[in-house]
Amino acid sequence: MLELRIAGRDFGQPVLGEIFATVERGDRICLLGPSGIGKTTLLNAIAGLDTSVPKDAVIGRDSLRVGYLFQEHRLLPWRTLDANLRLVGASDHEAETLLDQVGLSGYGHYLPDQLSLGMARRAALARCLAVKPDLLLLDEPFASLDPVMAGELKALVAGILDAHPDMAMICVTHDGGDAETLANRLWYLDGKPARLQWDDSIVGPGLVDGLLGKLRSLDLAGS
Ligand SMILES: Nc1ncnc2c1ncn2[C@@H]1O[C@H](COP(=O)(O)OP(=O)(O)OP(=O)(O)O)[C@@H](O)[C@H]1O
Repeated sequence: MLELRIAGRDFGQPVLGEIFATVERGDRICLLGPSGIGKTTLLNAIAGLDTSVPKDAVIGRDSLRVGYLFQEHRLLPWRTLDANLRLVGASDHEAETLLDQVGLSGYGHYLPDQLSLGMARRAALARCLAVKPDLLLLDEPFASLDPVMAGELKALVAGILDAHPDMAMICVTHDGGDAETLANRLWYLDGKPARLQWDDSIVGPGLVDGLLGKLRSLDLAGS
């Protein structure tokens, strides 16, 4: 579905080294790595937002619909949630259904700044879903939320993935627990410049043990 042949990316100094990987339909990848190593840079390159990365470095993206949940909601603050969703092609009915799906039924007439952080992130997730994505990119979707809200959002994302088995996901996280809940594949980015140190598909009964064992060895397993 997607093939990465990224030669590198630097911002005055090298950040990403060569990144070679493929992403298949149904892949649920958690992308882990130390703070500041280049995870968001990699996600931006995959999404095609980084114009310094040549288009042919990400083969297949042009034929995919990509939903990107940024760290900030990036909804248009002067438009209601309904209008934000309509802007990316949702009909009135679809906007209502999407808001319902993310637990924001009845909030369509709200402006983004009238929402809590967790609600705004749900609204941004609804916007991602409005494009009917083949590939969902999530950049630390549960960061800065209280544990209850983070848990609810994680369950919501897990439910969305269950309902769309062909959708692929790449989720940046610092928490091995997210990988345990959401991932069937793990990318670990590290080094200077950063490369994928692991690209492991862990399926079947070994999933949790294999994944968490590796994460524990890096002290990333979360609580
Ligand atoms: N637009 C930019 N201009 C200059 N430097 C940048 C830019 N974007 C990212 N960087 C640098 O690239 C490096 C990687 O940043 P990036 O945000 O990708 O890391 P990250 O792994 O996502 O970090 P975190 O886990 O803290 O969110 C950092 O040193 C950052 O300062």
